[in-house]
Amino acid sequence: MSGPAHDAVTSFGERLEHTLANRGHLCVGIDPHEYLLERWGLPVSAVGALEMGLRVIEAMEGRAGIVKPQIAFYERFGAIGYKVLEELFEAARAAGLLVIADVKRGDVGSTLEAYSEAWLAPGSPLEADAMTLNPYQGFDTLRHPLQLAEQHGKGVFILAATSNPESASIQTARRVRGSKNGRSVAGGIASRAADWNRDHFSGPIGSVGVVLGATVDFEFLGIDLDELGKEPKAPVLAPGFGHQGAAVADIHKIFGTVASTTIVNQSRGVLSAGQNGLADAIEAQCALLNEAFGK
Ligand SMILES: O=c1ccn([C@@H]2O[C@H](COP(=O)(O)O)[C@@H](O)[C@H]2O)c(=O)[nH]1
Repeated sequence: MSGPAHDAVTSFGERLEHTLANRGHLCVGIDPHEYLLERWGLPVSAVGALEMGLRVIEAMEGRAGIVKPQIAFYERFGAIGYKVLEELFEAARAAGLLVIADVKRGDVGSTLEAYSEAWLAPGSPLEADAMTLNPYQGFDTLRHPLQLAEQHGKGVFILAATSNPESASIQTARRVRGSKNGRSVAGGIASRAADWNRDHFSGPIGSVGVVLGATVDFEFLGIDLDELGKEPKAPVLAPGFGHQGAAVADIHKIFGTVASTTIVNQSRGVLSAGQNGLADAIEAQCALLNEAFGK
């Protein structure tokens, strides 16, 4: 037997590198909260949530290249919610956007396998470019989605130090066993992601990312940004800007060595501008980021 196990694919890290360089660091979150649908004059229904998503994709044209639909806001409408998500993903793909499905899935490995097939397998009705994963049943439960990502040029973002204030009670706990003994739970997870990138990817950016909230004190949470910043660098999905209080202009101060691979998420911060103000709100965030990166 000879030859590669699968055809060479462009990795998510490579695609992300291209997007960051050409379309910037902004990721627009599609979070159709009830009050936002009302403010936008849309029905509080799957149709309203679809309409908001399509308007966001339209407003991103020529401005931003990464979109993060928050699946919870579609799931609450049941089957029709999933149907409109499929439509939304198709529209995002047609617009050339990288789609991060914010699903935060985690389970025993054999079940997580099925979840990851739903969001990452080519040809799946809900195929995205990347998905968010919850590692709190053990990092090794993530093996299948990580392998799937590598095989099909997909990405994953693993919750490490999340933006919500309640996170510290669990994520600062110290590990007493294993190779990351003595590290915080959050730090151990981030470190495993860095190891995975080093062992499985080459080039400037890996395909295994971490979620690090922009509101977080990384030293307190035990996150070693320099470890994540070694090539192949870990992509960082960073919620916490805008509505949750962090300022986009502080990206370098907050993320240091990984600022260059940080995806800056803004959901309510831009959606609250309403349908008519959305494009300007996105533009304003892009301008702040361009200034921060000296572009
Ligand atoms: O640690 C985390 C992980 C994910 N999120 C998600 O990001 C957006 C943030 O929305 P804003 O309106 O910009 O606050 C939302 O979908 C969260 O579920 C997070 O906030 N923190």
